[in-house]
Amino acid sequence: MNPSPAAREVWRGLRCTRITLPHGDSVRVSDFGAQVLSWNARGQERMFLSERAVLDGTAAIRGGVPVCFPQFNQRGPLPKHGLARRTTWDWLGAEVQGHAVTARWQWAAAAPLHPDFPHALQAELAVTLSPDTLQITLSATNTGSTAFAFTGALHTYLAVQGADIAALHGLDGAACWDAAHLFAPQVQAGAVALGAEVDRVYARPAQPLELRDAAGTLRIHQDAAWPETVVWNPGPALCETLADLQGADWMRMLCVEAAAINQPVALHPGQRWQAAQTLQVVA
Ligand SMILES: O=P(O)(O)OC[C@H]1O[C@@H](O)[C@H](O)[C@@H](O)[C@@H]1O
Repeated sequence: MNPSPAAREVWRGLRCTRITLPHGDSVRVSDFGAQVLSWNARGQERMFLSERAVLDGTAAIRGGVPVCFPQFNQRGPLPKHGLARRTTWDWLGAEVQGHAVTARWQWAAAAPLHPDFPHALQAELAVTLSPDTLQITLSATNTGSTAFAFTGALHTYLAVQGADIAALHGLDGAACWDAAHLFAPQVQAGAVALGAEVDRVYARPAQPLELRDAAGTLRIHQDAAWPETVVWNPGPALCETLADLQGADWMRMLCVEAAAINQPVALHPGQRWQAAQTLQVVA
């Protein structure tokens, strides 16, 4: 019998699952937030996780892939970025399919989930690791008796090496809203580089994006059911003010988020929604 590809572990006080593939790629996911904390591919860490991240369950974890759900940012009455990233999810187990291993988490919330969100839902996060590739799939089912709408995002903190040469390619000419500039409508000119604060919401691009930096090239794809892409980097000034980041961390990260924001996703009782973000090391 093969040993299980997914090991349960306690990492820095957090209950986690670690998947390691035979050739060495690995991923670590915390039950708290169902949050990917580490993805190692081709011998390199691909996720940024702040050394100052709060890991005791009293705050969202700064780094990896926070699940923002059922509200994106402050666009609604719930706490910023919703409740999922501060909830401990149930680990359901892991399965092997060919070269891929998938681990799953579930969050079953009875009504009322929150005074401002008096509904019941069941969310599932599936994390699939295969050579060079990490796929993260969020699904949500309305398990209550009233319809609701949600927004959300997979708030992926990609590790950046070589901030001076790093850039996100594939958005040139795309319209966006820039939250760092009073939500002014803008058109992206060229690649997104690191420097000043960036907090932009774009329509999902038809082609995958590419983060090119000193580590190589990472391809970023999102399903159409995530209709927007958010690109966030705090830049040096905002970074200085965030207690769970070090001053130079803005040079070590770029958030490329698969999101549903502008048109909240409506779910009638019994309805289910699902969407993935896929990251692939290509060079
Ligand atoms: O500090 P938080 O709550 O994790 O949010 C980080 C950032 O998340 C991004 O998704 C938002 O677009 C930014 O506006 C926000 O600042």
